[in-house]
Amino acid sequence: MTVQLGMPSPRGPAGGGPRPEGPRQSRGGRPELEGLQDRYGRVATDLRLSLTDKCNLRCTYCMPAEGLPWLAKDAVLTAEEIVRLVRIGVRDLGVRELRLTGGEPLVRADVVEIVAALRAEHPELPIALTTNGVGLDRKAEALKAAGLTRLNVSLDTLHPEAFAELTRRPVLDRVLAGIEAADAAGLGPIKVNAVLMPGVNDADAPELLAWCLERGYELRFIEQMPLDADHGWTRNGMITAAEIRDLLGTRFRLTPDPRARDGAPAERFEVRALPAGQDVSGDASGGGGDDGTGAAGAEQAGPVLGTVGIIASVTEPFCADCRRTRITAEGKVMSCLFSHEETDLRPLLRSGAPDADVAARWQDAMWAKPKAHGMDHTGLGAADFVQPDRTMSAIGG
Ligand SMILES: Nc1nc2c(ncn2[C@@H]2O[C@H](COP(=O)(O)OP(=O)(O)OP(=O)(O)O)[C@@H](O)[C@H]2O)c(=O)[nH]1
Ligand SMILES: C[S@@+](CC[C@H](N)C(=O)[O-])C[C@H]1O[C@@H](n2cnc3c(N)ncnc32)[C@H](O)[C@@H]1O
Ligand code: SF4
Ligand code: SF4
Repeated sequence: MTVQLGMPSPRGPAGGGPRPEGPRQSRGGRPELEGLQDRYGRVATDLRLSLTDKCNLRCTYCMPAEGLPWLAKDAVLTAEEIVRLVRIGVRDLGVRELRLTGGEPLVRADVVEIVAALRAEHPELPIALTTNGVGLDRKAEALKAAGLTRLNVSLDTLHPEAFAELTRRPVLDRVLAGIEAADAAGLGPIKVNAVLMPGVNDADAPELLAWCLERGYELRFIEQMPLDADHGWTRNGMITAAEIRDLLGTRFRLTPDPRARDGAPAERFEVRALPAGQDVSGDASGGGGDDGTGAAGAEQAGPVLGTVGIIASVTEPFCADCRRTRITAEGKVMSCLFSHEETDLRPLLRSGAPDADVAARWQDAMWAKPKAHGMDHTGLGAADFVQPDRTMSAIGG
């Protein structure tokens, strides 16, 4: 059951703009805030905005085979509404980074126009897009010309049968063509996202890493989270970060990346080849002799080939440093991926309310952000964890 948060706020200054200086007043039980603060001292500066709930793939960990009932066309935010929300976020609320996601953002016909309009207003804003890569070969150059900064593409395996099993669509070639086109268009550094599913593509992990390293792409493995439509996720049935490090350790030596993590979901590792004779890829016994991340032996393992990231939302959560605020395709703020509360900004956007009211309601939503995993503690799969009604595709991953 989803709770709708947020009552219309008292009218702010007409036309929006920075909130006037003045005595700090309590508003609806929360203090007057600067930006998108929450009760736990975190400040959201990273906006993840969903362009659509629709998708042309049906990844088993995200969508059901039959798809979902899509939002009606007039329920989805228009390009103008999106541009206005980003304006409010950047100008008034401290947003410093934008990611366009979905659903599949490339299925939105005006995606290039949206990027161009955002870029025209925000010359310096990093604007990234996360895509499944289908159709990217035809859009990459236009996205670059419109001002997109960079791209993350999801690719779980290089094997056509496993790809078709995971995504329920036989379109691996199209995704590979999309990644190549994006790289050629200058949308790098390309990051590749992979979810490992036991018995389907987990054994492909070292091969996928080798493929990415050869091309200069940064691969990140994402622990599967309970955000699938089929509610098929189980804590014991998912591949953990530790298992991913072991899998990669059959072929590579991983050592912690010395660069600061800086609130990013991905923990990064530098990757080196194992010394000759230690490569046991395909052998589950593990080649590193440890958890695959030991610094010992790194110096004998040759030069750094690149980096790999592991996004361990389940077993090594990073909620304490969370800087993300999300807006769904129909204009609801979700303060956390696992929120049960949603704050609808669309009625304000469509009723002529000033920017300051929209900003205030967005702040209300973020003030109520749960501590972690939609609760007051971490624990995906814990007894008191309740999977949100929305799938990853409907939230905006
Ligand atoms: N639990 C959790 N997972 C997240 C969050 N943000 C991103 N992720 C996971 O990380 C995956 C990859 O996210 P991307 O869209 O590629 O972006 P990113 O890793 O945040 O961005 P960059 O590294 O800056 O490119 C998402 O699909 C989620 O599975 C978050 O706030 N909470
Ligand atoms: C929801 S998709 C949206 C963008 C685009 N359709 C794509 O697949 O890249 C964003 C990311 O969420 C990831 N994702 C989807 N469902 C997930 C789940 N249950 N657990 C972890 N990651 C998931 C996907 O692998 C993808 O990298
Ligand atoms: S992960 Fe992305 S590509 Fe796969 S079904 Fe979900 S939204 Fe679509
Ligand atoms: S689960 Fe929620 S609080 Fe934790 S990192 Fe993700 S969005 Fe942030």
